[in-house]
Amino acid sequence: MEAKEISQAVIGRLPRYFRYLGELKDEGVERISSQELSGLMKVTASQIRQDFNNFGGFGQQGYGYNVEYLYREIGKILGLDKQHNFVIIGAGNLGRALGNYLNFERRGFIFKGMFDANPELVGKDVRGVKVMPMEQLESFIRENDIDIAVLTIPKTSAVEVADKLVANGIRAIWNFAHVDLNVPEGIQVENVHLSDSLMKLSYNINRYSSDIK
Ligand SMILES: NC(=O)c1ccc[n+]([C@@H]2O[C@H](COP(=O)([O-])OP(=O)(O)OC[C@H]3O[C@@H](n4cnc5c(N)ncnc54)[C@H](O)[C@@H]3O)[C@@H](O)[C@H]2O)c1
Repeated sequence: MEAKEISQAVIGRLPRYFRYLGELKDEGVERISSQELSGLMKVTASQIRQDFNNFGGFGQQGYGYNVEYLYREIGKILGLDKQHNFVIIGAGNLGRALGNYLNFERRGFIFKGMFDANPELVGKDVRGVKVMPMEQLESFIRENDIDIAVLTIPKTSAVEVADKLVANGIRAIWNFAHVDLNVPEGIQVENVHLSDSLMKLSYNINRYSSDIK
């Protein structure tokens, strides 16, 4: 259902609902009320109902939501019912760690290729995928139905590489390089800065210590 524009704040909360519902489904829970979900997730029941109402409410009737149905529908909204092929550019520490993370496949994200500018890394194996030289990037993307590129290279080359990716049909970039990418409309960029999360933690440590003084 895509009739109206859904706020990014709501979209940002969907993966967490999806995760909790997946766990409930695996535990064999068939139905759950918004109050119970609220207790589990520490989100108010009204927030949950408001979020779900953006998508027509997911047919809550009688006692709560059907867990399996809700899990499947939220998965569809997140596009997880489709396969997304991705490549990783930059076979350093971070790129290899992401390539080695098996769970992405469970969600339909398929690790297809890895590229690096350092000739010494070419041919190295990361979970069955061989590192390829950058010269092969463009043809590989075009020939292997790649829609997501993961950028784990230094910021100095990220902009140039992103331009090349876009020119060859990449639809989305998961950007770990510490630089803002300027991409045409219609290309999705998700910036990830692990240190932002750590700084939030640091803020909260400070706030908590000043509260108990
Ligand atoms: N956003 C985050 O949360 C986060 C966290 C850690 C690291 N980083 C950033 O991600 C990048 C990778 O980190 P790392 O620890 O894996 O570094 P790393 O040095 O281990 O790996 C970087 C790799 O990129 C390759 N590379 C450099 N320029 C390239 C180019 N133009 N094309 C293709 N490959 C190229 C290098 O050969 C190297 O193998 C760094 O720039 C770092 O600042 C971001």
